[in-house]
Amino acid sequence: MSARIRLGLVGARGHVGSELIRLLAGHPRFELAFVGSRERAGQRLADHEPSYAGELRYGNPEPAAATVPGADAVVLGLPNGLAAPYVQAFDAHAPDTVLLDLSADYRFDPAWHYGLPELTRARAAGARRISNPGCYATAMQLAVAPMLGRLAGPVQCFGVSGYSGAGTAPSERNDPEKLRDNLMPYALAGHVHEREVGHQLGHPVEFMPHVAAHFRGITLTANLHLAEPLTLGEVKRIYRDAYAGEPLLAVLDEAPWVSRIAGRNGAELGGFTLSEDGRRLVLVATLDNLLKGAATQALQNLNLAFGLPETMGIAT
Ligand SMILES: NC(=O)C1=CN([C@@H]2O[C@H](COP(=O)(O)OP(=O)(O)OC[C@H]3O[C@@H](n4cnc5c(N)ncnc54)[C@H](OP(=O)(O)O)[C@@H]3O)[C@@H](O)[C@H]2O)C=CC1
Ligand SMILES: CC(=O)N[C@@H](CCC(=O)OP(=O)(O)O)C(=O)O
Repeated sequence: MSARIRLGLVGARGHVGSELIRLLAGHPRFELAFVGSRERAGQRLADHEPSYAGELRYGNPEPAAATVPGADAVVLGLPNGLAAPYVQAFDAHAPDTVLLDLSADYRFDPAWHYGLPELTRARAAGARRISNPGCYATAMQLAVAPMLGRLAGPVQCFGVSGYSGAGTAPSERNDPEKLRDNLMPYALAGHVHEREVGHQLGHPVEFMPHVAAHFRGITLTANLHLAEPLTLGEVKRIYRDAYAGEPLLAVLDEAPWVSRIAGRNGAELGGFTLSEDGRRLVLVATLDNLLKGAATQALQNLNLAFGLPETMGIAT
């Protein structure tokens, strides 16, 4: 049997950390080396994560200490703005350890590999510092990328996220009471994902995020102005060709529903609609923010970093 690859997880109490632990439990090659949580330090991981069978306990690894347990890879699942001390510690004491950051902190750093495998896997080889794209940013890029070179002006994206997207720290955006019978707009211009997508695609997007009362899953409706008119048949062929053979991406005729993607590893694109003059295209993308928008994508990137098949341990 091949050697196990040891993985540490900082921020293991979070929604995404929890999903990653569940995915790793079914992975043939990775095993957990350590899990970090301040709130649960000392408690048994198995008491919180039913997918995990073992004796590991949560620790509270400070940045320098996180480099000591000899993990082959470490995932940072902390809120935005907290990764830098860990990155500095690994650069100084364990430069060859694979570091994967789930936050937005390194998504604009050219020294880091931006890991959206369906669009960037050609550049993944040898990456030791991997920035994992965010949930809306993944949906927007998958929706827009096949049309690059055919666009006239910025793309508008209307996004609706389940409230797990707002993490576990209590806020208006993850308060089920405030979200009941409600749709909550926020950051209507200048959201970090707007800049992230514009930066990665080299084409501007205008993003209007909302959060809704469901727990998980994103609906992203994109409005694209086209430089030359297209027919519906041409549009569908462009998307089907772009994503042919992608095990985690489905191109559908009908508009995808978020209720059908929740809990699944992939993304769906569909509902292609053209204006009468063929110059304005609207389409819908859905994905589970905690999976293809975070943990599943992280596992694709980790598989690639260790030369494993990209979807090893991921149900397609
Ligand atoms: N939720 C989502 O849909 C998505 C999230 N992401 C990104 O992934 C990362 C994790 O998200 P998510 O799991 O939702 O976040 P959570 O808020 O659910 O979890 C954050 C984790 O970080 C720890 N933590 C919180 N504050 C601090 C702090 N000040 N210092 C050290 N540790 C802290 C928490 O554990 P403890 O307090 O016990 O230490 C917890 O384990 C974030 O950067 C987020 O932006 C990306 C895509 C989608
Ligand atoms: C509903 C909600 O609040 N969603 C989060 C997105 C979560 C996410 O994708 O995290 P990153 O910031 O790491 O990309 C937000 O808009 O900031």
